[in-house]
Amino acid sequence: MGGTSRTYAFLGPEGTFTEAALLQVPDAAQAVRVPASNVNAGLDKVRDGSADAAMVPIENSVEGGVTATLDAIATGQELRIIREVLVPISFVLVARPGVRLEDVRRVSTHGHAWAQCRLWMDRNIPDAEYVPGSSTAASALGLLDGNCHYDAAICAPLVAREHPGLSVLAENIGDNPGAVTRFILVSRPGPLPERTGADKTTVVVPLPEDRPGALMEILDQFASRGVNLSRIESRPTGQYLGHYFFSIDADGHAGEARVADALAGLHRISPRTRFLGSYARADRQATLVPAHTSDEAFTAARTWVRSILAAESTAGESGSGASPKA
Ligand SMILES: O=C(O)C(=O)C[C@]1(C(=O)O)C=C[C@@H](O)C=C1
Repeated sequence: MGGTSRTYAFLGPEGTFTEAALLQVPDAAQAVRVPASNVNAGLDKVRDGSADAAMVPIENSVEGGVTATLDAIATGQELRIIREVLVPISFVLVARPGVRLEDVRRVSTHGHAWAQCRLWMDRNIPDAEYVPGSSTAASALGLLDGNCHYDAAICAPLVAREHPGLSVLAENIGDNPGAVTRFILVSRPGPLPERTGADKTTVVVPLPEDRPGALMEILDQFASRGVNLSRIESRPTGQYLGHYFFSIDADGHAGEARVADALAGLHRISPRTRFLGSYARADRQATLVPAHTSDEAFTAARTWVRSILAAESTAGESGSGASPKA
């Protein structure tokens, strides 16, 4: 972490959608940017202090959660999400110059990219075999290396533009033209980003197994305090079959009384609940707060309870307010 400039790790190499997400962070263009070959490696650079923060994908509007990220932040040394970034996704199919679409037998890309181009592949090169890649850019750049074992790659249009050794066989091959991927910037625990009125809070809640209805109890911590959820996913803990945790995004910031109260409730139900951060929403959509769950309503309610207890203790001291006999 040399000098004053920050060091950011990202799922690399250069040209990934993750790098495009990182470049949306205000100081990232001037910062040291370190590509990592997978999500875990990027997060490990933050954990061991060789990077200040890492940008990783968490969710795609077509393919859903990025399980490598959901699992990696749920376990190990604690990390915090400090920002989210949305990137519109469009794909091109690239090959070495001279290769035609009808020559393509094997196609490499990231698993999430392949899933988003499935229909196009079925319609245009139905017999093409999928070769998994660590990222879209890694697959595309692999074509420039003579030893690669595939004929084409699916990547971002920018990679094709920046490498004359790649020619575009087809553009806009994503099955869903409005596809968006959500990325998170993750750092070591520190002061929470400030409240903006349009925030999200992410938690990981292991499902207690000692009683029925535990999921209902978890959801009720949010519902009864007027806290809306924008994502909930179950993931196996990997310990044994049927053992799950829930990865949850809720509207609001831990600095808001109703969110703090919901977190306290989660901790009572599932003491190993992990707080992953409160941060500004990328879409800046303000959180709707029902009046009875506003900070003012919580303060008024607490003041009321305190006044009851204070009156009880004063009465007890003066001996005039003894409790009724059992
Ligand atoms: O391979 C990349 O370029 C990435 O940044 C990863 C990733 C993902 O994990 O979803 C990001 C955006 C696209 O949805 C496809 C792949």
